[in-house]
Amino acid sequence: YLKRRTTKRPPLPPGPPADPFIGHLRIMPSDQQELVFHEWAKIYGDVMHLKVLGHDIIVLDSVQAATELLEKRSALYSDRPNFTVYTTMGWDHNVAFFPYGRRFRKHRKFLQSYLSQQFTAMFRPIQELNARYLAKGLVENTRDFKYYISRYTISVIMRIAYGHQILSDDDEFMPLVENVAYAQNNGGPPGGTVVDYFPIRMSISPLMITYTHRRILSTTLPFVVPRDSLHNIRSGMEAEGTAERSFLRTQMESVSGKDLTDEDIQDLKGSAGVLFAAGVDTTSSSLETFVLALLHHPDVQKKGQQEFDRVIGDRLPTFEDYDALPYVGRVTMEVLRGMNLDGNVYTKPTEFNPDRFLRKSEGGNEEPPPVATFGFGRRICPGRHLAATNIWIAVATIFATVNITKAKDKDGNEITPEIIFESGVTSRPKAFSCSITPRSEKMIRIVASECKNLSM
Ligand code: HEM
Repeated sequence: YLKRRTTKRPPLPPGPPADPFIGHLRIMPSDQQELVFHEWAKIYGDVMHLKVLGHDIIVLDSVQAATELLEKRSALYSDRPNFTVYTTMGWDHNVAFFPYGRRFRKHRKFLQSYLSQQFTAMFRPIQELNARYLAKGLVENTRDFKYYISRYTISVIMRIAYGHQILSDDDEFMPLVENVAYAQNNGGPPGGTVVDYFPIRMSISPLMITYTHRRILSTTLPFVVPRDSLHNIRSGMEAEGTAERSFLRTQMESVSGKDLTDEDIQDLKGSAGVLFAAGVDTTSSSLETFVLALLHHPDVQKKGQQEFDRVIGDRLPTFEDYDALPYVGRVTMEVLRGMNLDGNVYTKPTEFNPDRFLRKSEGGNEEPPPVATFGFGRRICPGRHLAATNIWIAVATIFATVNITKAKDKDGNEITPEIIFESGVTSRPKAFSCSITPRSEKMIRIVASECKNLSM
């Protein structure tokens, strides 16, 4: 007891000056949080301490610091804080928001086995099919490009998670994307919403959420297993093998014949729902970032197109072309840099330069592939293999099929979009416009012939 009394708590890391009692509440950024933290880190170091209403917050601003704590000491640092806004919306029965513990480990196990690198390779035909829908949509170009990107990412996830292929623009699940994306982009970054610092049961929290996030509360939640996929799966399970294998089907088979407890039902819904919530918006915002980067770096588009013309030319790309399209691989890596803006690791870190990863003998900087994009340690993104290949086939398809250029205003002047990102659990570029045209008559014919049996 005496020893404990006399042992001093080690000092907390430095941080900006705080107010009495409320700490850093007044200066806690709710917008562009990562940029503000990055500026503060230049003064206080890459491990910073903030305090808000009695809650200690440690901000890590370098891959090195994150690896030390979240990777090497992951047994200590794999918990989650309160996500009051998301809990109030009913999003809490899923692995992404579970505190570190029994249910977290249970859900991780389901997801890791289904989304392992080896298992993910089986989804390639689904990704290629939906990349063709993407090509067809972009070449026909009757809607905003963001619609086709969303349709692509939602279609891949709906099929892999629930065995449901989107075959029509009127598919009833399409509007879910907009709602989920709205909640994710506007629910505030973790710890950036004042209600995160109040206990969830305090009546003040829901009241404050209603005040600040009125529209979010009215969105439809994704944690409802799609009705027709449940029907398909059930009838498929009865008629042995007629329904396609999906994550949901695998989960349902694992509990078949058992009396389902409330926890079993929450597990089924939460683990299936998280694939949608974590897999759709992250991937489509990465692809929007890719389009934004092309508008600022037309040379990248030119190199990607030249590689396609040289290596393939007269058909659409597939995963068989993976090794033959190394530039597409480098562009995918560059799209996925994030915390990876560390100037000690990457030269000119805010520049979009896919050749930074090349060997010095090939004209590059030999910089390492991004490691922070998908998180660290026991919380590392279980969907990372699927995500990277989803982006790869979409990037290869876009290089092959269309030219992306700046949109023009009514006077014919080019509009250069600003590089600004929204703040939320996921972060997508602020809305921007661009012009998309087929690369050539020949490409229109290729897309028409390869996509002639597609329904949309
Ligand atoms: C470009 C696309 C993606 C990016 C950048 C991304 C990034 C991340 C990051 C940074 C985390 C948090 C890791 C941490 O807390 O340390 C995460 C968690 C997660 N991601 Fe992804 N992700 C992407 C796509 C996907 C896909 C396609 C899926 C599944 C279909 C997925 C499923 C999940 C899940 C379930 C979690 C929660 C893991 C946990 O808390 O233990 N993600 N992701």
